[in-house]
Amino acid sequence: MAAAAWPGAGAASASSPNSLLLSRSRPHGPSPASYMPRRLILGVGTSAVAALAATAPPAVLQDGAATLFVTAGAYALVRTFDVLTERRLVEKSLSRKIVHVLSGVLFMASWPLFSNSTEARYFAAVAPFLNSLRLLIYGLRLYTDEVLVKSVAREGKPEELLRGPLYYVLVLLFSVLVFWRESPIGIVSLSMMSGGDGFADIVGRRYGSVKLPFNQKKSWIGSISMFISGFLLSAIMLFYFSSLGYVHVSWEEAFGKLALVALAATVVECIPATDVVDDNISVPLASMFVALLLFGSNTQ
Ligand SMILES: C/C(=C\COP(=O)(O)O)CCC[C@H](C)CCC[C@H](C)CCCC(C)C
Ligand SMILES: Nc1ccn([C@@H]2O[C@H](COP(=O)(O)OP(=O)(O)O)[C@@H](O)[C@H]2O)c(=O)n1
Repeated sequence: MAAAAWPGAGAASASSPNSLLLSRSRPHGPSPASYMPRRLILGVGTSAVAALAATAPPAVLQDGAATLFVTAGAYALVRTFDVLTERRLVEKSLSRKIVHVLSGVLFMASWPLFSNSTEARYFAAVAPFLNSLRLLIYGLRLYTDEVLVKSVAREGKPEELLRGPLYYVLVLLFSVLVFWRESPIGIVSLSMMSGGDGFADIVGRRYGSVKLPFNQKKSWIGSISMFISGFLLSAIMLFYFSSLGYVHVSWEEAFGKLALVALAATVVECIPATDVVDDNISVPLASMFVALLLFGSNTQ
Protein backbone atom coordinates (compact mmCIF):
# COMPACT_ATOMS: atom_id res chain seq x y z
CA MET A 1 0.00 0.00 0.00
CA ALA A 2 2.60 2.44 1.06
CA ALA A 3 5.22 3.41 -1.43
CA ALA A 4 8.66 4.63 -0.48
CA ALA A 5 8.64 8.39 -0.26
CA TRP A 6 11.54 8.71 -2.67
CA PRO A 7 14.31 6.45 -3.84
CA GLY A 8 16.56 5.77 -0.92
CA ALA A 9 14.00 6.49 1.79
CA GLY A 10 13.83 2.82 2.74
CA ALA A 11 17.59 2.60 2.91
CA ALA A 12 17.74 5.67 5.10
CA SER A 13 15.16 4.21 7.42
CA ALA A 14 16.89 0.92 7.74
CA SER A 15 20.39 2.16 8.23
CA SER A 16 20.22 5.50 9.92
CA PRO A 17 19.41 6.11 13.54
CA ASN A 18 18.29 9.58 12.66
CA SER A 19 16.30 8.84 9.60
CA LEU A 20 13.99 11.82 10.26
CA LEU A 21 16.81 14.19 9.45
CA LEU A 22 17.77 12.19 6.41
CA SER A 23 14.19 12.02 5.25
CA ARG A 24 14.06 15.77 5.15
CA SER A 25 17.23 16.14 3.16
CA ARG A 26 15.94 16.15 -0.41
CA PRO A 27 12.93 14.03 -1.14
CA HIS A 28 12.59 14.40 -4.90
CA GLY A 29 14.64 15.12 -7.98
CA PRO A 30 18.35 14.98 -8.61
CA SER A 31 20.40 16.02 -5.65
CA PRO A 32 23.06 18.74 -6.09
CA ALA A 33 25.39 16.05 -4.82
CA SER A 34 24.92 14.20 -8.11
CA TYR A 35 27.18 16.76 -9.75
CA MET A 36 30.05 16.14 -7.28
CA PRO A 37 32.96 13.76 -7.90
CA ARG A 38 32.08 10.27 -6.61
CA ARG A 39 34.94 9.97 -4.08
CA LEU A 40 34.08 13.35 -2.60
CA ILE A 41 30.45 12.34 -2.23
CA LEU A 42 31.43 9.11 -0.51
CA GLY A 43 33.76 10.96 1.84
CA VAL A 44 31.26 13.70 2.68
CA GLY A 45 28.39 11.23 2.89
CA THR A 46 30.20 8.84 5.20
CA SER A 47 31.34 11.64 7.52
CA ALA A 48 27.84 13.13 7.59
CA VAL A 49 26.26 9.78 8.44
CA ALA A 50 28.92 9.15 11.08
CA ALA A 51 28.33 12.61 12.57
CA LEU A 52 24.57 12.06 12.61
CA ALA A 53 24.94 8.60 14.12
CA ALA A 54 27.16 10.04 16.84
CA THR A 55 24.74 12.82 17.79
CA ALA A 56 21.32 11.43 16.92
CA PRO A 57 19.24 9.39 19.35
CA PRO A 58 18.37 5.84 18.31
CA ALA A 59 15.01 5.50 16.54
CA VAL A 60 13.41 3.92 19.61
CA LEU A 61 14.28 6.96 21.74
CA GLN A 62 12.96 9.33 19.08
CA ASP A 63 9.75 7.30 18.79
CA GLY A 64 9.39 7.03 22.58
CA ALA A 65 9.77 10.78 23.01
CA ALA A 66 7.33 11.49 20.17
CA THR A 67 4.82 9.07 21.71
CA LEU A 68 5.01 10.80 25.09
CA PHE A 69 4.67 14.20 23.46
CA VAL A 70 1.62 13.22 21.38
CA THR A 71 -0.08 11.41 24.29
CA ALA A 72 0.45 14.42 26.56
CA GLY A 73 -0.75 16.69 23.72
CA ALA A 74 -3.98 14.71 23.40
CA TYR A 75 -4.62 15.04 27.13
CA ALA A 76 -3.77 18.75 27.11
CA LEU A 77 -6.06 19.43 24.15
CA VAL A 78 -9.13 17.97 25.86
CA ARG A 79 -8.22 19.64 29.16
CA THR A 80 -7.66 23.05 27.54
CA PHE A 81 -11.08 23.07 25.91
CA ASP A 82 -12.71 21.93 29.11
CA VAL A 83 -11.19 24.93 30.90
CA LEU A 84 -12.25 27.30 28.09
CA THR A 85 -15.82 25.93 28.26
CA GLU A 86 -15.88 26.15 32.07
CA ARG A 87 -14.84 29.80 31.90
CA ARG A 88 -17.50 30.36 29.24
CA LEU A 89 -14.86 31.55 26.79
CA VAL A 90 -16.00 29.00 24.21
CA GLU A 91 -19.51 27.64 23.79
CA LYS A 92 -19.77 23.90 24.55
CA SER A 93 -20.80 22.67 21.08
CA LEU A 94 -18.11 24.80 19.45
CA SER A 95 -15.52 23.52 21.94
CA ARG A 96 -16.37 19.90 21.10
CA LYS A 97 -16.09 20.57 17.38
CA ILE A 98 -12.76 22.39 17.78
CA VAL A 99 -11.47 19.31 19.65
CA HIS A 100 -12.89 17.23 16.78
CA VAL A 101 -11.01 19.29 14.16
CA LEU A 102 -7.76 19.73 16.09
CA SER A 103 -7.39 16.10 17.24
CA GLY A 104 -7.12 14.80 13.68
CA VAL A 105 -5.14 17.72 12.29
CA LEU A 106 -2.58 17.88 15.12
CA PHE A 107 -2.30 14.10 15.22
CA MET A 108 -1.41 13.98 11.51
CA ALA A 109 0.88 16.99 11.89
CA SER A 110 2.80 15.09 14.60
CA TRP A 111 3.66 12.08 12.40
CA PRO A 112 6.97 13.49 11.10
CA LEU A 113 8.17 13.52 14.74
CA PHE A 114 8.41 9.73 14.51
CA SER A 115 11.42 8.00 12.99
CA ASN A 116 11.48 6.20 9.66
CA SER A 117 11.80 2.81 11.36
CA THR A 118 9.26 0.14 10.51
CA GLU A 119 8.00 0.22 14.11
CA ALA A 120 7.31 3.98 14.07
CA ARG A 121 3.64 3.60 13.13
CA TYR A 122 3.07 1.39 16.19
CA PHE A 123 4.48 4.10 18.42
CA ALA A 124 2.24 6.64 16.67
CA ALA A 125 -0.73 4.33 17.31
CA VAL A 126 -0.21 4.53 21.09
CA ALA A 127 -2.07 7.85 21.56
CA PRO A 128 -5.26 6.80 19.70
CA PHE A 129 -5.08 3.36 21.34
CA LEU A 130 -4.85 4.85 24.86
CA ASN A 131 -7.62 7.31 24.03
CA SER A 132 -9.90 4.54 22.81
CA LEU A 133 -9.31 2.66 26.07
CA ARG A 134 -10.02 5.86 27.97
CA LEU A 135 -13.29 6.39 26.07
CA LEU A 136 -14.31 2.76 26.68
CA ILE A 137 -13.52 2.90 30.40
CA TYR A 138 -15.40 6.16 31.02
CA GLY A 139 -18.13 5.41 28.45
CA LEU A 140 -18.91 2.15 30.24
CA ARG A 141 -18.92 4.08 33.55
CA LEU A 142 -16.16 1.90 35.02
CA TYR A 143 -14.71 5.18 36.30
CA THR A 144 -15.81 8.77 35.93
CA ASP A 145 -13.98 11.56 34.13
CA GLU A 146 -16.04 14.74 34.13
CA VAL A 147 -13.50 16.61 32.02
CA LEU A 148 -13.61 14.10 29.20
CA VAL A 149 -17.40 13.80 29.25
CA LYS A 150 -17.88 17.58 29.30
CA SER A 151 -15.39 18.14 26.48
CA VAL A 152 -16.32 15.49 23.97
CA ALA A 153 -19.83 14.18 24.72
CA ARG A 154 -22.68 15.96 22.93
CA GLU A 155 -25.17 16.05 25.82
CA GLY A 156 -22.85 15.31 28.72
CA LYS A 157 -23.71 11.60 29.17
CA PRO A 158 -20.81 9.11 29.53
CA GLU A 159 -22.47 6.62 27.12
CA GLU A 160 -22.03 9.13 24.30
CA LEU A 161 -18.26 8.57 24.50
CA LEU A 162 -18.89 5.11 23.05
CA ARG A 163 -20.29 6.55 19.81
CA GLY A 164 -18.88 9.59 17.90
CA PRO A 165 -15.68 10.08 19.96
CA LEU A 166 -14.82 6.34 20.09
CA TYR A 167 -15.45 5.85 16.36
CA TYR A 168 -13.35 8.93 15.63
CA VAL A 169 -10.39 7.65 17.65
CA LEU A 170 -10.70 4.13 16.18
CA VAL A 171 -10.55 5.65 12.68
CA LEU A 172 -7.34 7.48 13.68
CA LEU A 173 -5.96 4.17 14.97
CA PHE A 174 -6.94 2.27 11.81
CA SER A 175 -5.50 4.94 9.53
CA VAL A 176 -2.17 5.22 11.32
CA LEU A 177 -1.70 1.43 11.30
CA VAL A 178 -2.88 0.77 7.74
CA PHE A 179 -1.94 3.89 5.77
CA TRP A 180 0.52 5.73 8.03
CA ARG A 181 2.09 8.85 6.51
CA GLU A 182 3.10 7.25 3.20
CA SER A 183 -0.28 7.07 1.52
CA PRO A 184 -2.58 9.92 0.46
CA ILE A 185 -5.57 7.70 1.30
CA GLY A 186 -5.22 7.95 5.08
CA ILE A 187 -4.18 11.61 5.02
CA VAL A 188 -7.14 12.61 2.86
CA SER A 189 -9.72 10.55 4.79
CA LEU A 190 -8.61 11.92 8.15
CA SER A 191 -8.73 15.45 6.72
CA MET A 192 -12.33 14.88 5.59
CA MET A 193 -13.37 13.43 8.94
CA SER A 194 -11.65 15.98 11.16
CA GLY A 195 -11.66 19.18 9.08
CA GLY A 196 -14.55 18.64 6.67
CA ASP A 197 -17.10 17.16 9.07
CA GLY A 198 -15.95 19.52 11.84
CA PHE A 199 -16.48 22.67 9.78
CA ALA A 200 -19.86 21.46 8.45
CA ASP A 201 -21.08 21.62 12.04
CA ILE A 202 -19.21 24.79 13.08
CA VAL A 203 -20.49 26.83 10.12
CA GLY A 204 -23.81 25.03 9.56
CA ARG A 205 -24.96 25.33 13.17
CA ARG A 206 -24.43 29.10 13.11
CA TYR A 207 -25.42 30.12 9.61
CA GLY A 208 -27.37 27.13 8.30
CA SER A 209 -30.88 28.53 8.11
CA VAL A 210 -31.46 27.23 4.57
CA LYS A 211 -31.78 23.46 4.95
CA LEU A 212 -31.10 20.78 2.36
CA PRO A 213 -34.35 19.64 0.64
CA PHE A 214 -33.71 15.97 1.52
CA ASN A 215 -32.36 16.51 5.07
CA GLN A 216 -33.87 19.13 7.34
CA LYS A 217 -31.07 18.61 9.92
CA LYS A 218 -28.33 19.75 7.51
CA SER A 219 -27.89 22.98 5.62
CA TRP A 220 -26.46 24.13 2.29
CA ILE A 221 -23.87 26.31 3.96
CA GLY A 222 -22.82 23.42 6.27
CA SER A 223 -22.30 21.08 3.32
CA ILE A 224 -20.54 23.72 1.21
CA SER A 225 -18.23 24.44 4.17
CA MET A 226 -17.54 20.72 4.50
CA PHE A 227 -16.60 20.46 0.83
CA ILE A 228 -14.32 23.52 0.89
CA SER A 229 -12.63 22.82 4.26
CA GLY A 230 -12.20 19.09 3.52
CA PHE A 231 -10.69 19.89 0.13
CA LEU A 232 -8.38 22.62 1.49
CA LEU A 233 -7.24 20.65 4.54
CA SER A 234 -6.50 17.57 2.40
CA ALA A 235 -4.47 19.69 0.00
CA ILE A 236 -2.56 21.37 2.87
CA MET A 237 -1.84 18.04 4.60
CA LEU A 238 -0.78 16.40 1.32
CA PHE A 239 1.50 19.35 0.62
CA TYR A 240 2.95 19.02 4.16
CA PHE A 241 3.71 15.31 3.76
CA SER A 242 4.93 15.62 0.18
CA SER A 243 7.26 18.50 1.05
CA LEU A 244 8.77 16.30 3.79
CA GLY A 245 9.23 13.52 1.24
CA TYR A 246 6.78 10.97 2.63
CA VAL A 247 4.43 10.93 -0.36
CA HIS A 248 4.93 11.89 -3.96
CA VAL A 249 2.05 13.94 -5.29
CA SER A 250 1.37 14.76 -8.92
CA TRP A 251 -0.29 18.12 -8.33
CA GLU A 252 -1.77 18.54 -11.84
CA GLU A 253 -4.00 15.56 -11.09
CA ALA A 254 -4.24 15.78 -7.32
CA PHE A 255 -6.60 18.78 -7.11
CA GLY A 256 -9.24 17.10 -9.29
CA LYS A 257 -8.96 13.88 -7.27
CA LEU A 258 -9.21 15.75 -3.96
CA ALA A 259 -12.29 17.59 -5.20
CA LEU A 260 -13.94 14.25 -6.01
CA VAL A 261 -13.06 12.77 -2.61
CA ALA A 262 -14.38 15.92 -0.89
CA LEU A 263 -17.59 15.69 -2.93
CA ALA A 264 -18.12 12.04 -1.98
CA ALA A 265 -17.46 12.78 1.71
CA THR A 266 -19.85 15.76 1.59
CA VAL A 267 -22.65 13.76 -0.05
CA VAL A 268 -22.26 10.92 2.46
CA GLU A 269 -22.27 13.38 5.38
CA CYS A 270 -25.50 15.06 4.34
CA ILE A 271 -27.66 12.06 3.40
CA PRO A 272 -30.16 11.30 6.18
CA ALA A 273 -28.43 8.17 7.50
CA THR A 274 -26.87 9.49 10.73
CA ASP A 275 -29.17 7.23 12.79
CA VAL A 276 -27.90 4.19 10.90
CA VAL A 277 -24.18 4.97 10.68
CA ASP A 278 -22.21 7.69 12.46
CA ASP A 279 -20.52 10.39 10.34
CA ASN A 280 -17.20 9.49 11.94
CA ILE A 281 -17.45 6.11 10.22
CA SER A 282 -19.31 6.92 6.99
CA VAL A 283 -17.23 10.00 6.04
CA PRO A 284 -13.75 8.40 6.38
CA LEU A 285 -14.95 5.11 4.81
CA ALA A 286 -16.41 6.90 1.78
CA SER A 287 -13.24 9.02 1.51
CA MET A 288 -11.00 5.95 1.73
CA PHE A 289 -13.03 4.16 -0.93
CA VAL A 290 -12.96 7.05 -3.42
CA ALA A 291 -9.32 7.93 -2.63
CA LEU A 292 -8.34 4.29 -3.17
CA LEU A 293 -10.07 4.31 -6.57
CA LEU A 294 -8.50 7.62 -7.60
CA PHE A 295 -5.04 7.49 -6.06
CA GLY A 296 -4.69 3.70 -6.27
CA SER A 297 -2.34 1.84 -4.05
CA ASN A 298 0.65 3.91 -5.16
CA THR A 299 1.20 7.52 -4.14
CA GLN A 300 0.73 9.29 -7.50
C1 LIG B 1 -14.93 15.20 19.96
C2 LIG B 1 -14.41 14.13 19.12
C3 LIG B 1 -15.23 13.35 18.40
C4 LIG B 1 -16.70 13.51 18.44
O1 LIG B 1 -17.22 13.43 17.17
P1 LIG B 1 -18.67 14.03 16.90
O2 LIG B 1 -19.63 13.29 17.77
O3 LIG B 1 -18.58 15.48 17.21
O4 LIG B 1 -18.90 13.78 15.45
C5 LIG B 1 -12.96 13.89 19.08
C6 LIG B 1 -12.45 13.15 20.31
C7 LIG B 1 -11.00 13.30 20.49
C8 LIG B 1 -10.35 12.42 21.53
C9 LIG B 1 -10.99 12.29 22.85
C10 LIG B 1 -8.89 12.78 21.67
C11 LIG B 1 -8.10 12.18 20.53
C12 LIG B 1 -6.64 12.50 20.61
C13 LIG B 1 -5.85 11.91 19.47
C14 LIG B 1 -5.79 10.40 19.55
C15 LIG B 1 -4.43 12.44 19.45
C16 LIG B 1 -4.30 13.94 19.31
C17 LIG B 1 -2.84 14.33 19.41
C18 LIG B 1 -2.54 15.79 19.26
C19 LIG B 1 -1.05 16.03 19.31
C20 LIG B 1 -3.29 16.73 20.10
N1 LIG C 1 -24.03 19.49 6.33
C1 LIG C 1 -24.31 19.98 7.54
C2 LIG C 1 -23.83 19.34 8.70
C3 LIG C 1 -24.13 19.87 9.93
N2 LIG C 1 -24.86 21.00 10.05
C4 LIG C 1 -25.21 21.57 11.36
O1 LIG C 1 -24.47 20.95 12.39
C5 LIG C 1 -25.32 20.31 13.34
C6 LIG C 1 -24.71 19.04 13.84
O2 LIG C 1 -24.50 18.17 12.76
P1 LIG C 1 -24.40 16.62 12.95
O3 LIG C 1 -25.69 16.11 13.51
O4 LIG C 1 -23.92 16.02 11.70
O5 LIG C 1 -23.29 16.57 14.07
P2 LIG C 1 -22.25 15.45 14.42
O6 LIG C 1 -22.99 14.14 14.31
O7 LIG C 1 -21.16 15.54 13.37
O8 LIG C 1 -21.83 15.84 15.77
C7 LIG C 1 -26.62 20.11 12.59
O9 LIG C 1 -27.70 20.06 13.49
C8 LIG C 1 -26.68 21.34 11.70
O10 LIG C 1 -27.13 22.46 12.41
C9 LIG C 1 -25.31 21.63 8.89
O11 LIG C 1 -25.96 22.68 8.96
N3 LIG C 1 -25.02 21.10 7.67
